[in-house]
Amino acid sequence: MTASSRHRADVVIVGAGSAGSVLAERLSRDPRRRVVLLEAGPAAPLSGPLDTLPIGPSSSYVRGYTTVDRGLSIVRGRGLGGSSAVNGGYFLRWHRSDLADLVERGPWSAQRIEAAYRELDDAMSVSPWHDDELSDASVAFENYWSARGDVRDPDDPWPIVGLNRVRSNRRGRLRFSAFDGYLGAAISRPNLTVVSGADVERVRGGDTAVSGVDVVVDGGPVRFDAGQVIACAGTIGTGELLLRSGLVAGPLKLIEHREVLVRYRRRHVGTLPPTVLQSVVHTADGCEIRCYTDDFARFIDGVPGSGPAVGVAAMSPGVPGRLGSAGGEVTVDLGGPSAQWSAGAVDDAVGSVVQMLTSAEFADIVEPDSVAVQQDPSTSQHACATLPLGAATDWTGAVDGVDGLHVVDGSILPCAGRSGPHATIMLLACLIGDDLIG
Ligand SMILES: Cc1cc2nc3c(=O)[nH]c(=O)nc-3n(C[C@H](O)[C@H](O)[C@H](O)COP(=O)(O)OP(=O)(O)OC[C@H]3O[C@@H](n4cnc5c(N)ncnc54)[C@H](O)[C@@H]3O)c2cc1C
Repeated sequence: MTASSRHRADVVIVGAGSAGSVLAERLSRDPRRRVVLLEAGPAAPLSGPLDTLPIGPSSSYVRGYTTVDRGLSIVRGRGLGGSSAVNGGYFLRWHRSDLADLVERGPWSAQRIEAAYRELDDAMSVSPWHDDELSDASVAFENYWSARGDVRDPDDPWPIVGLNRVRSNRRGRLRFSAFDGYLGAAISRPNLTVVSGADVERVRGGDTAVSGVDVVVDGGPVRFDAGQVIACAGTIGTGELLLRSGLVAGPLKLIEHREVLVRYRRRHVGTLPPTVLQSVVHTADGCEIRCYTDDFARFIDGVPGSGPAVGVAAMSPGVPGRLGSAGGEVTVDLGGPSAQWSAGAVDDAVGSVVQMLTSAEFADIVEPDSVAVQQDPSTSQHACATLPLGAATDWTGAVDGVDGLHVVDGSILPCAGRSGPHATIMLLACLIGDDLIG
C-alpha cells in the first residue's frame, strides 16, 4: 500500500476488535463482497497466558486515554482482537432481565439470542473456571457467599443474583481472543483485506451518506472508497472518529461500571493465580462484587503494587458519563457517584465486603486490621452505550440520517447490563452480522 494511494471496497470495517473480528468473518463469507478491515494496532496477533494482562505502560497493544477525573486513566486494546486480546477473560452473559427490553423492542427473539450466545461459547472456547483452578481468595469468597445466598451451577451459562463462578474465553490457561475465535479463520480469504497499522482519520461523505474513509498507513495518507462503513473502533474509538468526522454531535452520553475497591494486605504471598477474576456476586440492586485473585501488580508489568482487592462495581443502571471532544482531542468523563450510591446499593455492598474480609473464611488470607476502602471510585474499563441500539441507531447499528454508516461495538449496547460487556458486544456483532448478510 503506497502513500496517497486509493482503493475500493464494498464494505470498510474500522477496528479489528471484539465486534470487528466477528463482522469481518461474517461479511467476507460471500466471496463476491470485497471487505477491507482497517486496524490501528500491530499486525502480529497477541497470545499468551491469562495471568498476564498486557496493558502496562510499555505495551504496544493498548492505547491510553486520560479522563477528566484527576489521576484516572483508561486503556483500550489495540491490534487484532482489540480489547478481547488484553482483557481479563471474563465472559459472562448478561442476565435475562437485562435483555428483556431488547427482546421486546428489537428484531431478535429470546431463542435467537440464546443460539448466538451458544455459538459464542463454542467459537470463543468458553468454560467456567474449575474447582481445582481456583485461587485461595476465590475459594474463601465462594465458601463465604455460598453459605449466605443463591449459587449458580458453574455449568449454567445464565448468571443469577447470587454467587456466579466466572466463565472465561480461554484455551486452558491461555487467552482466546476474538481474533482466535473469528478473524483468524477468515484472514486468508481473497476477498478480505486486513490492513494493520492503519489509523482511520475520518469517515468521508456528506451529511446524508458515507463514501469511504481517509486513513494513515505507515505515515502516509490512503483513501478507501466504499458505500458502506462499519465503525467497530470501540466505544471511545468510534465516538472519537464520528465526532471528528462531524457525523454525530457531541457530547455523547456514556455508561461506565465505576468500581469501589476494598483493599487488604495478605498474610502470605502465594503462587500466581491463573487469572485475575474467577468468582463474583451479583446483588439484587445491580452491583457486582468481584473477588480479584491478587494484587493487579502481579498481573500487569510496570504497575506499582497496591495490594489485593475486592471490587464493588455499579453495574446496572451503571454510572452516566460523557464522551466529547475539545481542541481535536477526545474527552472522556466516566461520571461520578450516581443513583446506585444515593440508593445505598454501593455502600451496602462495600459494607458486606468489609464484613467478609474480616470473617473466618478469610482469616488465613487477610492480615488483621489491613482492610481499607479506597475513597475514589475506579473504573472497570467498560464505557459503553454512547449510540444505543434502537435509539441512536436502528437494529442493524445504522446511524440515523447517514446512509451507509453502521456502528457495531460497545457504543450500541442499549444499557449497561448486570454483567461485564464483552460477551454481549460479541452477541450483538453475531446477530447484526447475520442480519446484514441475510
Ligand atoms: C483492560 C481491559 C479489561 C477488560 N476486561 C473485561 C472482562 O474481563 N470481561 C468483560 O466482559 N469485559 C472486559 N473489558 C471490556 C471488553 O473487553 C470490551 O468492552 C470489548 O472488548 C470492546 O469491544 P469493541 O468491539 O467495542 O472494541 P475493541 O475490542 O476495543 O476494538 C476496537 C478496535 O478498534 C481499533 N481502532 C480504534 N480506533 C481506530 C481507528 N481510528 N482506526 C483504526 N482502528 C481503530 C482499536 O485499535 C481496537 O483494536 C475489558 C476491557 C479492558 C480494556
